[in-house]
Amino acid sequence: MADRRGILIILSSPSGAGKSTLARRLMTWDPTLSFSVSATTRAPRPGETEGVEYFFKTHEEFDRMVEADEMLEHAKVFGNSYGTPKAPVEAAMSAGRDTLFDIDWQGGQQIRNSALGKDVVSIFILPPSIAELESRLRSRAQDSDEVIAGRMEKSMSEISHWAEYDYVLVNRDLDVAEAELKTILMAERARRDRQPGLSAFIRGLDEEFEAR
Ligand SMILES: Nc1ncnc2c1ncn2[C@@H]1O[C@H](COP(=O)(O)OP(=O)(O)OP(=O)(O)O)[C@@H](O)[C@H]1O
Ligand SMILES: Nc1nc2c(ncn2[C@@H]2O[C@H](COP(=O)(O)O)[C@@H](O)[C@H]2O)c(=O)[nH]1
Repeated sequence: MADRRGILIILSSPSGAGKSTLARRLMTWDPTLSFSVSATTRAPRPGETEGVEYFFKTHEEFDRMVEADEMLEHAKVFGNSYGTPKAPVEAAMSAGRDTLFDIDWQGGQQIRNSALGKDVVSIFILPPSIAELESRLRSRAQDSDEVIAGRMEKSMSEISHWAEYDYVLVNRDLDVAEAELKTILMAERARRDRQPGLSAFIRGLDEEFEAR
């Protein structure tokens, strides 16, 4: 058991705003971060690998995980089931590793309201415009027109949850958004480490003072 708990960093946004892209950049910047690989009943997209982007499950397998209480949270998103397997998150937490989640607002709410809620830092990512959101979904070239239309239709209702988050940032320029995310993470880590780190440091100052 580590002497500090990991932070749960939740990224949510309407589909296509850039969560996965930003999450990948953060993981490259800090490989000690643990990425929470979700389970889903969605079919794999070309290039997606089992256990990397997702654990791809049948509906029966997914329901079994839910019934066995193996999910930290789960929700129906755009007609498919998505959920966060609990065990890897608990393992990362007790090892003191910070975990990054790319999940929707329903999952964000469930984790915030769980026993782990006090360790959550949540960040909502907005697109610069609705037109740009659609253009990103189209240029990603991973989903059919029908799927894109369904996601666009839900975009404003997803965005309506922005105020539930600790931070909100606009992903206009990727480098700027990445820098903002890093700043948030560094500040939150400094806050988390303040207590144990500072007490020991101040004890040292006290000993030095007494020895004078
Ligand atoms: N700042 C940006 N400027 C231009 N394109 C971007 C920017 N951020 C992300 N993109 C592009 O937009 C597309 C959607 O990004 P991404 O897949 O990361 O979105 P997402 O929020 O994870 O979507 P989903 O919720 O569907 O998983 C990708 O093709 C990505 O390269
Ligand atoms: N509540 C959860 N939402 C999740 C999880 N994993 C992903 N997601 C969200 O689903 C949509 C669609 O993702 P896509 O990969 O099909 O484009 C997106 O908003 C994800 O953030 C999860 O475990 N729980």
